[in-house]
Amino acid sequence: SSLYKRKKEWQTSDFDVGKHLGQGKFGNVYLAREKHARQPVALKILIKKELLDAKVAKFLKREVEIHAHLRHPSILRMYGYFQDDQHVYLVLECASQGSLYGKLEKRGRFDEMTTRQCIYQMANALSYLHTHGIIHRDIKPENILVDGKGKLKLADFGWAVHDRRPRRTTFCGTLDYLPPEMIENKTHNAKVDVWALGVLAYELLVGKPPFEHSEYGDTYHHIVKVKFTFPDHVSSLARDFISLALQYDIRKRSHLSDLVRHPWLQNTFKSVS
Ligand SMILES: Cc1cc(Cn2cc(-c3c(Cl)cnc4nc(-c5cn(C)nc5C)[nH]c34)cn2)no1
Repeated sequence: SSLYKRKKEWQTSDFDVGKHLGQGKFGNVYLAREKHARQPVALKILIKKELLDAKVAKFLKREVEIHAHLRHPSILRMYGYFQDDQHVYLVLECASQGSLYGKLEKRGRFDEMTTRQCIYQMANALSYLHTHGIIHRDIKPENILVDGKGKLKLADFGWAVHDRRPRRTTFCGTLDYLPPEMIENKTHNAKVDVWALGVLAYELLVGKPPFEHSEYGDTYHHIVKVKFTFPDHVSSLARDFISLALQYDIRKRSHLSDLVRHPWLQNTFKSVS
């Protein structure tokens, strides 16, 4: 039977747990096999005590509720979740080729065709999220996984929120993907994901994000001034696409629906080799 048709609540004895896949803030991810469906999954095991001590249990609850209902070919599937007294277990789709971050690190940078395929898939995933009133807010190569067929899967909805009203939330972690309105702590909306898509396109093509500097203050300054340059090898269509996403003024920043129709993204063939 498949993972979809199960009736009862899962428990740890339903899984054979295998190799360690990754380490995160509040736990680990393991390759596992669900005994009845015999299908490989990624089992994210989070430590309740750490979640409670860090007061992030409500974030996790929101992440799970948002993620469990999403169905899109470019969004990592969450098949379900369960808990025991020490842990919360998220049963996730396993992306057998690991993260886009790992692939980018190995290759240095991607050619334009590969980058266009990646951005096309992520633009569609974001379009789906925005249509459902969700902003992801944490698009970056570390949160994008690659399945066995080279298709991208957007993962980690830890920072996703329902985009009901303009939001003010402080962020910790790298600035590289944050738009001016978030680092200037102004209200923000779904256009933060458009900005991040522009940063992602740049990083895949160039091998590093457009505003990266060793000093936090320098990165901050370059983001709010939208100061970046393109290496010669970047095509004019790619420059046009990225410049439409990296607009300071959110009224001038393209809508996702316009970016998915941009000439740079037309007739891509949807898988990363
Ligand atoms: C806690 C915690 C850790 C992480 C980061 N993370 C995600 C994964 C992961 C998931 Cl959720 C799904 N499929 C994966 N496939 C891999 C993988 C495959 N190879 C060959 N190498 C890796 C790595 N990782 C997957 C692991 N860690 N988020 O929260």
